[in-house]
Amino acid sequence: MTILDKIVRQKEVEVELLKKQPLPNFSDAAKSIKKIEHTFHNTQKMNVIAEIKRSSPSKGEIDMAVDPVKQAKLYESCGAGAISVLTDKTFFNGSMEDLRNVREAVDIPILCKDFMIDPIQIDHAKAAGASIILLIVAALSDNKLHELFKYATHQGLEVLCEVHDENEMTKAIELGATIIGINNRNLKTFEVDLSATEQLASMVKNPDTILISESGIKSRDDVIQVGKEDINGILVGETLMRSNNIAALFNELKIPITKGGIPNAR
Ligand SMILES: O=C(O)c1ccccc1NCC(=O)[C@H](O)[C@H](O)COP(=O)(O)O
Repeated sequence: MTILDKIVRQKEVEVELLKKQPLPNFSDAAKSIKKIEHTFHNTQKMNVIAEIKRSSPSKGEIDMAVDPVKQAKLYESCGAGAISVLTDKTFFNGSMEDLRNVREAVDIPILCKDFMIDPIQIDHAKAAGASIILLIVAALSDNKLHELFKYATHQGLEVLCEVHDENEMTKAIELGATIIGINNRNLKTFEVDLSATEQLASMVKNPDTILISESGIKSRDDVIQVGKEDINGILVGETLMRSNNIAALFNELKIPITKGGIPNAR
C-alpha cells in the first residue's frame, strides 16, 4: 500500500467522524479575500504560495515548534501571494485550528492543504476561512473529482487541482480546472523531480489557466528550471520552514517573470 493509499484510508475514518460533529461557526474573514485567479495573472515576479508544514511523511519532523500565526505573518510581510496550511494531523501534525488562526492573522488567500475525499471536509475548510482547497487527482475517482470540484466551486472556493503525470493532467484539463498544481513529488514513491513541471506545463494550452509548480523547490536555480515553462507560481514548504532568513529566501525565489516564462530560462 502506498503512503497516498494510507492517507486516503485515514481520511475515510475522519470523514465518518466529521459527519457526526456539528459544523463549526463560519469565519467570514475569507469573504473579502481576492482570488488567486485574479492576483496571480500579470504579476511581475514569481508568485509564491508559502506553506506551513510541521512534518511530512517523506521528511519526518521539519519544525514541530512553529507558531503558524507568526510564520504566516512573516510570509505575508515577505510578499507571499498565498499561504498553504497543512491541516492533516495524522501525517503532517497540522490542524484546522492552525488554518482558523492563520485566517485571523493575514489578508491573503489561504489554501487548505489536505486530502479531500468528501464534501464535508470542504465545508470544514470553508468554515475555518480557507479560500482555496486542494483536489489531488491521484487520490480520487473521476466521479469524485468532478463531484468535489463542482461542490467547492459552488461554495465560492477556488480549487487547486494537483497532478503528477500526463494522464492526471489530461483529467485536470478535461475537468475545466482553472488552477493546476504540478507536483514534482511522486506521492507514491516520494521521489522529487523538477522536470515534471517542464514536461506537464506544456500540455496546458489555455493562457488563462494558473499553473503552480509544487514541491522540492529550494533555490533560485530551481525556480529558473521550473520557470522554463509559463508557470504563474511556486508552492514551497520545507525550504521556507527550515530557513533562518525567510526575507532573503523570498528575494531569491521571487524572480521577475513575463508572459511565456522566466526571460532567458531556456
Ligand atoms: O511532503 C510529503 O512528504 C508528502 C507526502 C505525501 C503526500 C503529500 C506530501 N506533501 C504535500 C505537498 O504537496 C508538499 O507539502 C508541498 O508541495 C510543498 O513541498 P516541499 O516544498 O517539498 O516541502
